Amino acid sequence: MAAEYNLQPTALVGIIMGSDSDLKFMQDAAQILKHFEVPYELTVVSAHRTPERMFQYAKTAADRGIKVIIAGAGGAAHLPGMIASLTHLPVIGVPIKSSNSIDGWDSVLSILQMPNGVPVATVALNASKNAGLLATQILGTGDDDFADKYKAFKESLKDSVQEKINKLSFDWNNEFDR
Ligand SMILES: Nc1c(C(=O)O)ncn1[C@@H]1O[C@H](COP(=O)(O)O)[C@@H](O)[C@H]1O
Repeated sequence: MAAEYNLQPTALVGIIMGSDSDLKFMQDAAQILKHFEVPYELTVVSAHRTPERMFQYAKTAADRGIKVIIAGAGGAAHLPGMIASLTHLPVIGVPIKSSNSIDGWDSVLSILQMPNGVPVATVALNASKNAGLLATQILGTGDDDFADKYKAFKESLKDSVQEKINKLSFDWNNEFDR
């Protein structure tokens, strides 16, 4: 299957999406995983258009070494939930605001409102970077190297806010009448 579907034998995270048109939103997940040196694979799988491929992907992912699946889809976004129904691996869903969407609410609700027993960890609309971060955090529970890299990232967030505060061009405390 790996060669047929252009999958990566060493991948720990599988990033899948319903269409190649989702890539512009999903590439942030790949970029953040690359930043943390988390091996990943990236491919198109659609519950609607390629149901057999979806079934095979979900059923073989764990045996191939995948630990977390990030699934992005727009519109009637059934992909993340269907993948979650077929595997015991944690699935992170990324709702995509596709071109003919109802402001993105269609995909948000399709991914968020899963029935009891089949959770999908849903991030914000188009927020695939957060999906990559969450996948790294999950991997970090069993791997100190990933945990340390994520901790360093969190520190850098704090530092960047502090830097902005230091650069404020006026004194907020004296700017407004209280
Ligand atoms: N939601 C799904 C699924 C699925 O859930 O199986 N397969 C494709 N799609 C979504 O259809 C939108 C439009 O796709 P096209 O741009 O290919 O027409 C994409 O956002 C895709 O994720």
